[in-house]
Amino acid sequence: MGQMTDQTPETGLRFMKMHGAGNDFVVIDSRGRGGAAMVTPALARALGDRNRGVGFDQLAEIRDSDQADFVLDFWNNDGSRAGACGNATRCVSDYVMAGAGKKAISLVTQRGGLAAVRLPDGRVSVNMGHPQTDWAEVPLAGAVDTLHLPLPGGPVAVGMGNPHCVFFVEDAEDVNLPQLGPRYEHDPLFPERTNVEFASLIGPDRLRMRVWERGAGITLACGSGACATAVAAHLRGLTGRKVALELDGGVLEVDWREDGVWMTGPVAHVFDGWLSPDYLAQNA
Ligand SMILES: N[C@H](CCC[C@H](N)C(=O)O)C(=O)O
Repeated sequence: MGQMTDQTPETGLRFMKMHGAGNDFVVIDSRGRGGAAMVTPALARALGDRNRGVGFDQLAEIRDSDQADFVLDFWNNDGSRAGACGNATRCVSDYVMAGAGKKAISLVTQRGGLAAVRLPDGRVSVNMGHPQTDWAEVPLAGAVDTLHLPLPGGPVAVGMGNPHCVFFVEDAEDVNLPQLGPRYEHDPLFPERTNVEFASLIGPDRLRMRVWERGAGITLACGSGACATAVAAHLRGLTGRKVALELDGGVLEVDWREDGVWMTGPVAHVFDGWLSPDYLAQNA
């Protein structure tokens, strides 16, 4: 399907529902408006409500770019902005590539320029850029060793354009995620809050990972979290640079190459819908 045209709050907005390994998104295509955005924090919060809105883990808005094929912005379902979202990047790249008849594409996020490619098997890979391992970049509240944070269990802090706190545990299935996730999301060590991952080694270069996302809670998969966990596992000497991660919603593959951290997985475009002018006016 091509680009969505005539998108205005006055005439109503078309949206797409997509998911990558069960990490689900509402996507609004705002191209053709000279780079102007239409999503507001109030609209993101309203749409993110699974009872009164559409429901999603993240909302992604596509905008025009003069440096790349498109700009992509991310919102969590609590209305906060996310600097990175690997799975939405893969899903949206697939849609833009299909519309443009391309197999490779460039985009700009808050993090900077990224690249994505479609593989012959239909999966999409994105280069999420270089990991951030300096405390100030993650960011953390002070100068601590990011490989062994001063928290119970000594987790690893890694930035992928958004903050991650990765715990290596004996068995990720045993972790009380609803309790520990919010506890570390709001730990004062992370001034911008953090995404929280629990991972265990289940085979050579194979990890089981469960995630609590900043601003979204438990999700079935988190692409940037898979990247951060693979980087942390390699830095801790647990794995090589190429790792498969089993998440609740499927398997993501991460390859930490010279040019950045590549993340590969499935994409799905489920349905399209339309937001009425009345709904948009009520939630502007
Ligand atoms: N699900 C996303 C990550 C969202 C991150 C967001 N929860 C935040 O950083 O606030 C992914 O595939 O990378």
